[in-house]
Formats: sequence, structure tokens, C-alpha cells
Amino acid sequence: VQSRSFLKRPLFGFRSRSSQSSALDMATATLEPIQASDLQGLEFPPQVTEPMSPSEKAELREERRAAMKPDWPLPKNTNVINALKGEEVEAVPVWMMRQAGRYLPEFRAVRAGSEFLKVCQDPGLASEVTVQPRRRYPELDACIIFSDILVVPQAMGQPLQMLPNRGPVFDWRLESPEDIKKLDLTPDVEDSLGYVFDAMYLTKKKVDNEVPIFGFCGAPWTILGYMVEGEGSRTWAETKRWLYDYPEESHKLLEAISRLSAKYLIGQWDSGAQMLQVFDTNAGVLPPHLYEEFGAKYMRMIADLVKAERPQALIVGFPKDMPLASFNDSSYDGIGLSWTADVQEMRERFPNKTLQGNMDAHILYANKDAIRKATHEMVKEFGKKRYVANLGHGMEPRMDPEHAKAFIQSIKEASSELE
Ligand SMILES: Cc1c2[nH]c(c1CCC(=O)O)Cc1[nH]c(c(CCC(=O)O)c1C)Cc1[nH]c(c(CCC(=O)O)c1C)Cc1[nH]c(c(C)c1CCC(=O)O)C2
Repeated sequence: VQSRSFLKRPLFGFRSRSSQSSALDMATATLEPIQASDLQGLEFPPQVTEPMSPSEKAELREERRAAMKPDWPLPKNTNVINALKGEEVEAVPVWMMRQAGRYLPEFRAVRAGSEFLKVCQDPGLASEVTVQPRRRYPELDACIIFSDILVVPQAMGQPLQMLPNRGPVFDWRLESPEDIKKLDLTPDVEDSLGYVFDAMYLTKKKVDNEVPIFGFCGAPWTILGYMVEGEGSRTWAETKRWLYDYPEESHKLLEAISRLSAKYLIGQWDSGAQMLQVFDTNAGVLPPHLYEEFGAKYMRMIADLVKAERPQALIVGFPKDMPLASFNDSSYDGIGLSWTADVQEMRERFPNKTLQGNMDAHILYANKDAIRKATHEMVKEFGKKRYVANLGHGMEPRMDPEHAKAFIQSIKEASSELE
């Protein structure tokens, strides 16, 4: 009942392709933007809605480049850091995948004035939406920098657009290995992705070192999928065909993406990130032996390359729905789990790793008592040691911020009931 009345609020006007909204619409449909005139009605109004000027951007860039360093002082809240190191935590740490997203009215207020990619490329706006979730939920133990995994192929020469009701679409796609020639496999990471480092650095200043900030990138297998399909896909059949038809060229590309991604993560680290996450959202679409060869191998390569240069870096790998045992011997500190994972089984499979996850995100559409009950059960099952609470999937536009609050607060309640 709660969530239905919530959906009727005009703030959450909902536009779908057909008059009957389907399950797909639920996850991806566009919500009406919030205009500047509505801002005063917001409970947590954005502090920044205007992009930075070119001179402000240039000044920030200069400052950030001079400030980059491999070691930043520990934040006040070290729960996630301690959990990833396998040390004692004060309370079970929690953050939510896609915590900065359209379910937040304050996020939509920023997005109303600026396209998605413009927000990513403007450090003032990107840092604003990165810190928004903590303004609303001070219990959150981390921020994750606002960007997207697809900025990496964009840096390699595939221009990206974020289309309403459709999601990410590239201007052109890799139809055959011939098309690899159109890419720059070794772009300069500072020139092509320095805007993310700027956003990280400015966010670092804004959070005043209260909590750590996650940097992230997509895993090569998931990135290759978007590069080949040109957009999202239900089956990723065309990308799977690539692996079978062009194994050598696929390996070449996956390795190039891995090397660039490692440099990109190191740049985020040096700009102030204190944890890094590699998202392999499409891991579960491959048979395990193929995922080992074309997916897990490159996930491990990224972590190895980062740790070779920044041994102190803390990294979480999220091989969604395909948590192969080989990850226990990888240099990842944490393994992300989706709701399809069995907790006991995963604890046995990954005795050396911190586990992160794995609430079924769709429980946030249900009532708060159901959310509280399931959250308590989850925390009890994972325990307080080597655990970072999260959803097994990202927040969706139509989820109720009050339900997210119930999830976060239940994590802390359940944690205080543990030894
Ligand atoms: C597969 C993937 C993508 N992006 C990402 C993944 C891996 C994790 C996952 O599986 O969710 C990762 C991502 N995307 C975004 C973040 C920001 C930080 C955060 O988690 O709060 C992160 C970590 C912002 C975003 N990335 C996107 C949005 C919505 C766009 C908007 O605001 O208009 C946000 C907030 C767009 C995006 N970007 C992508 C898709 C498929 C879509 C469309 C679906 C959708 O609209 O939600 C690619």
C-alpha cells in the first residue's frame, strides 16, 4: 500500500512506452524530471544544479593533478575498509549498488538540467549526486563515484549516448574484427578519463573524509558485450558468437580493455578512491569454462595489474551469478554476490575473501516489514566478520527511498544484535 501511494505522487510521474507498463518498464522507464521551480518542495534539495564553468574545471584539474598520490589518510568511518582487510568492524558496513540514481528526487532534480553524460563529465554535478545518498542516509558507510562503466569504451573511440527508455547506445558497434581498427586500444587515460579523476577528487573534498569513496570500472567481458551489441541485450548472443568465431581477436580486445581499466582504476585511486570495484554484470550468461577463459581471467588481470602498482589498494570483484572458485586465489579482497548465491556455500568456497551482497533488490518493492525481516536474516547468515552488506543488484527508478532507508537501518539494527 505504501509503495503504491508513493507512486501516485506527482513528483514520481511515470512515462512508459505503452499504456500498460511491463516488467521491463519497471526497471528502466524514464521518470519525469523535476524542474528547478519544484526544488523547494524537496526534502533533501541538491546543493549544486549548475555545471561548472570551463575555467573552474581547468583550475580544479590543475589542483587535482598536483594532489594525486598513492596514499590518502584513512577516512573517519573505516567499516568497509576494515571488512575488506578482514579486520574487526564497529558495525556491519552497508552501501547500495546504484545508490545515486533516479529513485532519489534530488538526483532527478540535477538530471533535469543536464544529460546523464554531462553529469558524469562535470565534476561539480557528479560529486553532488555522489554525496546525495549520504545526505539522506547518514548510516551509509561509503559513497560510489557517479559515472558509468561504459565511459571506458567511449574513451577507446565508441561515442556513447544514454537514451530515455532505452539505456546506453553506442554510435557504432563492433560487427567484425575489422572494426577493431576504428578503436584506440591504448588511449591516454588522463586525456580521455581525467574528468572522472576530477570528480573523484572533488567528491573527496566534499565528503570531508567522513567515509571512503568507491572507484569502479566494468569488467572486460561485460564491456565487450556493449561494444559488440552496441547497446544492452537480453541474451548477449552476438557477443558470445564473437568468442566462438573470433577467439584470438576477442582475447586481444579483452586484454586491451583490462590494461586500460587497470590504469583507470589506479588513476581513481590516486585521486582519492579508497576502494575499487570491478563489475562483471554479464558473467552469468557464459558457460563456466568460457567465463573462466574470457571473463575471470581478465577480472584477475585487472586486480593483479592494480596491485602490482598499488599493493595497498582494496578491490572488490563482482562476477554476477558466476562466482567461480578460482576467485579465491585471485588478488581481490572482496567478492560481490547476487541474490542467486547461497551464503553457506560461498563462505566455504571463499574462505580468504570478504563477501559483499546479496539482498534481492526487488524486495524494496515490498512492504517494510518484509524488508526488515529479510535483512535481519541476511545479516545473521553472513555474520559480522568479512562482510559488506549490499543489494545483489542496483537500485531501480521506481523504488521508494523510504524502503531503501528501512533496508539500511535494518542492517545496522541486525548488526548490533550480533556479537
Ligand atoms: C551494466 C552497467 C552499466 N552501468 C553500470 C553497470 C554495472 C552494474 C549494474 O549491473 O548495474 C555501473 C554503474 N552505473 C551507474 C553507476 C553509478 C554509481 C552508483 O552505483 O550509484 C554505476 C556503478 C550510474 C548509472 N548508469 C545509468 C543510470 C541511469 C541513467 C540516467 O540517470 O538517466 C545511472 C544512474 C545508465 C545505464 N548504464 C548501464 C545501463 C545498462 C544503463 C541503463 C539502465 C538504467 O537506466 O538504469 C551500464
